[in-house]
Amino acid sequence: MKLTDTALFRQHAYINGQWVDADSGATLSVDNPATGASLGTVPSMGAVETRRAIDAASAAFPLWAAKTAKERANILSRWADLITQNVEDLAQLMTNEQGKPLAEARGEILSGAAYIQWFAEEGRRVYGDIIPQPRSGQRLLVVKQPVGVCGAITPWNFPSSMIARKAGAALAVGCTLVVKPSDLTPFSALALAELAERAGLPAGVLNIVFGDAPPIGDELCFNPKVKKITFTGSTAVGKLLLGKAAQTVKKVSMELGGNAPFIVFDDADIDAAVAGAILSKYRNAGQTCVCANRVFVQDGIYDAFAEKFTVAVKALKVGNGLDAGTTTGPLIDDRALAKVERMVADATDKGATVLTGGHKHALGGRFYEPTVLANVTPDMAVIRDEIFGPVAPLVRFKDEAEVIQLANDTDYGLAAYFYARDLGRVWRVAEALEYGMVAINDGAIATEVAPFGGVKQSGMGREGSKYGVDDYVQIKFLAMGGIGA
Ligand SMILES: NC(=O)C1=CN([C@@H]2O[C@H](COP(=O)(O)OP(=O)(O)OC[C@H]3O[C@@H](n4cnc5c(N)ncnc54)[C@H](O)[C@@H]3O)[C@@H](O)[C@H]2O)C=CC1
Ligand SMILES: O=C(O)[C@H](O)CS(=O)(=O)O
Repeated sequence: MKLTDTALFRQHAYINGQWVDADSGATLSVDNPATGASLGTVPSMGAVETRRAIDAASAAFPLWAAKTAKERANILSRWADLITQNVEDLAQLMTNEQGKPLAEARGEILSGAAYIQWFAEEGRRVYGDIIPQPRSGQRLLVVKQPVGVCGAITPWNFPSSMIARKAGAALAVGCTLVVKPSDLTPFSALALAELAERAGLPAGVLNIVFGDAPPIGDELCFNPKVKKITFTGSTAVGKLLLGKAAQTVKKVSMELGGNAPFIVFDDADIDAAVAGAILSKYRNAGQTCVCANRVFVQDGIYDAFAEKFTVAVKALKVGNGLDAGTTTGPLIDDRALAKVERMVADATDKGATVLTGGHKHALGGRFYEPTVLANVTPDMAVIRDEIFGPVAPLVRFKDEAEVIQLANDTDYGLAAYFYARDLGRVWRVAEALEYGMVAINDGAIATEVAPFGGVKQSGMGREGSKYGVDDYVQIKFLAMGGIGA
């Protein structure tokens, strides 16, 4: 890896301000999904080391919570600045371990820094309330306090910004944190910790462990010192964690899977819709929770859209994310590639036609061809399940009522997209879609200033925006009597 600052490449866990190995000395090997080459190792830890990290976070909590919001904001702002200043090295690390094109990696790093900066500022505005008293002689107040030690479990598809989003909100309001990043992409997380330390974050406030996910997850969920679990990942694992966190009635935030509809109505600007669909579907090789999963196109423009969209998909350039011009990197691992192959085979076996792609890419390894499927029907896995790969199923629809029914016919409810110009339709459809986020005439949805999160089995809680701090504070009611007047 070509890093200007080689100290950003850390291969230890981070507990109580120390860079440490697993007690057993065991390690996990991390590879580059584009080449299969080994990049390095991280410690393979378990419950004991996780408990140690929780103890450190618990010991650090009173001092961190007692700092003024401005003192915490100053440290977080320095952290965001350092992340921004080191964007090139951090992007190199990310592309090497995750595979996404460098331009996307840079975008993710800057997005993470923006979330941290946002929460640094927002942490200073965690206001309480004074409630008019129903009886004389009383004063009724509401204050907001940090929940305490938080456990964060994060995925490989956004190895930096998913941590930044959680850490920004948690640390800004005075919580401390134990993070278990994905073992597939640990180095981005460790570089963040290195920069947090340089920014002046006290020991124990942020801790990072790696290893066997179930025992680490169990320790985070069952340990009574942990007051909150925040998770981004699959709905299946989210449900497991919800069940476990319930044993000690912890606060939870869950950012789970999606099955985003991308709807193009007859009155849409077709070129804009094609550009939006490319962005929404193929970013990160289709491995985002807000990726368009089902593309619904109205009868009148279906053929024109399908033709233009297919031309645009054929223009995507598959390759190593480090190479200039690459738009589509590899899938994260062999399991992910096998899942995409299985889903495309299921669709074609049931009658879908391939407009482009449909196979492993000639580059071999974990590369898959950007794919467009037509004649797709609701019984196919590509319609029911999260694809998490560069495959766009096209579905023809007749009218608004039909497409709203189709779009909502899923257990998921994270992001939805639609293109239309009729103002009445825009309002009707926006209100009818059962999703936490709806993008209208736009293929991108995430920003630190707006609430990110889902409904139904896509989760609960919001990240970013003024609402994002609510997930990391408790509301306390102070009822004061005996005032006299
Ligand atoms: N919402 C999103 O952004 C994501 C959705 N997914 C979906 O999940 C599918 C499978 O991807 P995976 O990497 O297997 O996701 P996953 O949900 O298994 O992994 C996410 C995180 O959870 C951890 N984890 C896994 N099992 C755990 C357990 N029993 N206890 C505690 N932590 C645990 C993993 O180590 C990782 O840090 C993808 O194809 C995609 O459909 C995956 C990653 C992110
Ligand atoms: O997959 C996710 O968690 C999000 O899509 C990442 S982003 O869209 O907010 O960048």
